[in-house]
Amino acid sequence: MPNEQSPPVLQAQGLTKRYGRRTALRDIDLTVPAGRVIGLVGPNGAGKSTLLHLACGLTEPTSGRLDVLGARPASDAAHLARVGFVAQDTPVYGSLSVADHLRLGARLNPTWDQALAERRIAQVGLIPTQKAGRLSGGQRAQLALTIAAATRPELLIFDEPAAALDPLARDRFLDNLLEFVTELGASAVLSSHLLGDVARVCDHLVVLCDSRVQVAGDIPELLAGHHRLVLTRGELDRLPADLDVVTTVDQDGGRRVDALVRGDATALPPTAPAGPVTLEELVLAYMTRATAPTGRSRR
Ligand SMILES: Nc1ncnc2c1ncn2[C@@H]1O[C@H](COP(=O)(O)OP(=O)(O)OP(=O)(O)O)[C@@H](O)[C@H]1O
Repeated sequence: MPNEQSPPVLQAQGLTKRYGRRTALRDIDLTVPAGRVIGLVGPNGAGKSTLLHLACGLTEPTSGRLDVLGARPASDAAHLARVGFVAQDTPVYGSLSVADHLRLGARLNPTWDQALAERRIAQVGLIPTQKAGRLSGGQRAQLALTIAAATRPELLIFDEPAAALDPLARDRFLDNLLEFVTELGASAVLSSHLLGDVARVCDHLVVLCDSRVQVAGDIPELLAGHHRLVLTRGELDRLPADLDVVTTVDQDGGRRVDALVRGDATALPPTAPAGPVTLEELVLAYMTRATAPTGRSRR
């Protein structure tokens, strides 16, 4: 179980990854404490898979560093065993049966928990003799999740695990994911475009956009620290400097603006009606700001 002294699950300093001339991650500083279910969100090509692949040791930084659970990713066999990874397309061996996958897992992983694997396979209704190549997308995802969890990792990493699943299968998958995280006392990172899923299972958010982290933190604190205001242009211009205006949308033909701002609620102008911010509004605001350079302006 992680505690206050546990090292961060992810700690990046100046982390940069380039593929040839393309920069996937640019000078990222990030600290994610242990014991969280982290939602990694951002548009296509933002660098999410790249960050997850770096965290698993599947690729190396171009510069800067990334520590996972306090050490370099996949630095040795012991560290490898502390991290479980479920890739985007939940790959399985098509010609092997479900039971073969568990046998293989047992042979390859010193920390393998066969009882956990068999129990979960039964719970999700997978038939041990069935060939993995004949499983539906949802069943394949459940098998991949079971294998990752049965290694009893401290960190489970999922790259868009539920994207191809129907709403019911996705719901079940996310329930199982949370059960595993609780049972193992693990942390989890989950990249997803489905903000409803993130709101449902995650308690920490990282928004990646334009190869950079735009905002990161525990979701309750992030939501409490952002506000929607309806202001006149003059009021917008007079907002205290310590309020960060993330985005503005014109209302009433430009006479008023709907602004999403970050800062202490005590700094908000008393005249401006303020409202709470949803996770979706927060994510979209940071994505909008990152992709529209004028979004940073108060004008
Ligand atoms: N192996 C590679 N070779 C060259 N470029 C790559 C490679 N992998 C990723 N990229 C590029 O790096 C950038 C980030 O890609 P990445 O797959 O990390 O984004 P993503 O946020 O996971 O996207 P998506 O949501 O579409 O899965 C993109 O511009 C992509 O084209």
